[in-house]
Amino acid sequence: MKLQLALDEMPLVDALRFADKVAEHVDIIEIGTPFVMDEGMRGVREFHRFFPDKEILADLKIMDGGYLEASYAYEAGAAYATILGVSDNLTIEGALKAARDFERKLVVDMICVEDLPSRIAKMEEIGVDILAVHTGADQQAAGREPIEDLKVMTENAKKAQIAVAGGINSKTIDKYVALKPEIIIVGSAIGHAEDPVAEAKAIKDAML
Ligand SMILES: O=C([C@H](O)CO)[C@H](O)[C@H](O)COP(=O)(O)O
Repeated sequence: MKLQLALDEMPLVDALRFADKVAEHVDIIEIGTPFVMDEGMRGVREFHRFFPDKEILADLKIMDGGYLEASYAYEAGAAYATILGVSDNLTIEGALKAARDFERKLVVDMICVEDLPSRIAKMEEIGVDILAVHTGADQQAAGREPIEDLKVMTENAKKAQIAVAGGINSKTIDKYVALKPEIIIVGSAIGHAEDPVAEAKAIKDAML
């Protein structure tokens, strides 16, 4: 089980310093969507350069132009790029072709997918690598969490690896670990913690 640290809100230099502090507890470093919007692929390139031993994920949340946009992430050194599960199947197939051409992985973010079981089946038919259950920041603010969607995902996914994100922290980690996803994604709980190293360690320890 891998811990993915989502870096969403910091400027590049602060993010590099922050990641350096918590890196020993983290397996995948995510260049989050707001970060990508702010810095573009420079964020991906710099993290790949400074953390050659970590896998980098570019959270592009692609919605169109699947091959071209996923290629940007892989060319910059990302091991993973994300695409939205609500995208057209042609867009997903294009991004997956880029993943195959670069020998990297594609993560489908299932945020706002209404019929999870049927979309999971379609994504697996297309052959995507990883399916991510995700309760977004705006949904979290309305009191939602991803645990029920994760149960649906674990009951329906047959081949794809499973990731989960959405406000997970050291107090809630155990119920997610119990469902055995391959990747647990944590952003604000570590990024906003008084002691980020202790929070990252507590979360990673719960996964061991
Ligand atoms: O993907 C994310 C969100 O949409 C902002 O871009 C976050 O990186 C992801 O949800 C993890 O962050 P937390 O929910 O704060 O743990």
